Amino acid sequence: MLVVESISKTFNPGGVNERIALQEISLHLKPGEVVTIIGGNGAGKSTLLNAVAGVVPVDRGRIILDGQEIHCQREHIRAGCIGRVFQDPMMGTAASMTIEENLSLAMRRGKPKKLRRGVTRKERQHFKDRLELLDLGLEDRLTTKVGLLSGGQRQALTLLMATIAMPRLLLLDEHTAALDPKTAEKVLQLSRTIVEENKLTTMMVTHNMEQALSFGDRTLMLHDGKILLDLGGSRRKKTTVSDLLAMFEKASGKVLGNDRMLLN
Ligand SMILES: Nc1ncnc2c1ncn2[C@@H]1O[C@H](COP(=O)(O)OP(=O)(O)OP(=O)(O)O)[C@@H](O)[C@H]1O
Repeated sequence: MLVVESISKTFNPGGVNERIALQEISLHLKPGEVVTIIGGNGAGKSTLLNAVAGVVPVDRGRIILDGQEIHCQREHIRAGCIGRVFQDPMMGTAASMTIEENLSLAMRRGKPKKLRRGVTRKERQHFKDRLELLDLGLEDRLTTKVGLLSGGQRQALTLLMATIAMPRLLLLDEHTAALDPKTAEKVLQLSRTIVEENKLTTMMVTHNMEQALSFGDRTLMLHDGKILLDLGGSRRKKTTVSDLLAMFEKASGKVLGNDRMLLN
């Protein structure tokens, strides 16, 4: 499904601000597999997702999605088959457009452009059905401008937009981190439902170690641009947050100090 083969990325190579973000990362995701990614600050989590999405070009290595090499494709081409939700609820939706216009754009992502504009009656019904899932009353506000929605409502809508055209891969980059705890839980639960119902192959970055162990099938821990731990199956089921911390310390030789991972 997704094959990441020895990818490396260094920002500002040779300069005073040189940062090695990814070092020879290799990863294989099966169809429908859901992987959570944790790691300390600057471990390379976002760069990994950005490399897969095409936001950051890799220096070396290959990224293959459903047998097709995508590492040389531009970001907007990859966006046709990769859905993405960012940490910032203001990204991913167009504030000046209505809910139905945003959903309509998301439906057409990656498809050949047609001359026809506007939303059909059939599409409108489909959007209503999908919005009901959110349980936020947005199904009755199709013509409301997205800029008028709350952060949580916008993030839930972004999640719907990222998945409405059934992407081949879904990337969630700390997508609940900027929300209040109650809304974060709701958006996380919704993510779980959408991912499970549609068997979406997913990579989710989180700072919350409990979330990392309970969401999906497998957990990767990144450190210094490398995969330090790859936990799945029964071993993962038995792992607690304190086990995870101990594993991190053993594998990295470091103690997690002042880090957001510890605050969750
Ligand atoms: N655009 C950029 N230019 C220069 N350096 C960058 C850039 N993006 C990331 N880096 C550096 O690459 C390394 C990995 O960063 P990345 O954002 O992937 O880490 P992260 O694990 O997502 O961290 P955090 O949890 O703090 O967001 C860090 O040293 C970071 O400073």
